[in-house]
Amino acid sequence: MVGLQRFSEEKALVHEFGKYIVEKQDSALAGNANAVFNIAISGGSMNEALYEGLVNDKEIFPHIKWPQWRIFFCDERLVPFEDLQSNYGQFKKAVLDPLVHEDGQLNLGPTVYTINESLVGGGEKANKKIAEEYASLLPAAFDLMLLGCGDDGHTCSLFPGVEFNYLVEEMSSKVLWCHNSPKPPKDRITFTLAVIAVAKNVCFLARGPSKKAIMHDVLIVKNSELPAVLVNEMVGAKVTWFLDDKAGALVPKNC
Ligand SMILES: O=C1O[C@H](COP(=O)(O)O)[C@@H](O)[C@H](O)[C@H]1O
Repeated sequence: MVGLQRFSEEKALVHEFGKYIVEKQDSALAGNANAVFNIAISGGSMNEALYEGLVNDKEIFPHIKWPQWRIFFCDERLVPFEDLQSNYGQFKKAVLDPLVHEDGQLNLGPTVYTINESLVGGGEKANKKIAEEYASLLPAAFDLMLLGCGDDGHTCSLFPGVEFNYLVEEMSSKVLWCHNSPKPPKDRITFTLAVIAVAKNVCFLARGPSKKAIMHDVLIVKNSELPAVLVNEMVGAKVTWFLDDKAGALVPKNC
């Protein structure tokens, strides 16, 4: 049974989201200055929530032990980092750049693992190499994975539909090249369900009215053709959903 946290106020949602992340950080680090917090983040709407919940929240910010964070991307678009479609580029702009001089002091930031940008645009062989190289960087299991859910039920770059079974059904490789994303750009890399299945904690974030219908399909209908539902089924009690009331309008509050 997945966990569900619903909020009518956006500020409350991002604050509790930040508290949840600090809790998972603290249990991973357990007060050990030499421990690391392996976290995988998604792109899109996640970036604003990370900025609001971690960097801009003055109650949460002091508790983040950034130098012990090891940040990876659950999926990445195969574009240069300067491209507005780059998940790393969006994260750098939304979180890393504001973090560096937060509170008027230089902050030692997290270690961020990106794809090998020099291979971008190199064609099929290069795209497969990007996926293989990224897979070789991953920890055995993430302490926390922060996932989004598209309005089609995709998560990471795992999309619904038989044409994406080569991604969704993969359970041996950790990272694959997605060559036919229905959401541009078409070329991406994505974690597979094999990585999500062994994560210690998984957290979905879905906000706004555009997610109303898909949240009903995922949390009420539980349509197993949707990758987000497969994550719920695979990871179960280790999954927590953060929803605002707009996204959860068709999901009973006591669900
Ligand atoms: O294309 C992508 O979409 C999903 C969902 O994004 P959202 O803005 O609807 O939350 C995102 O999680 C993924 O990282 C991204 O590549």
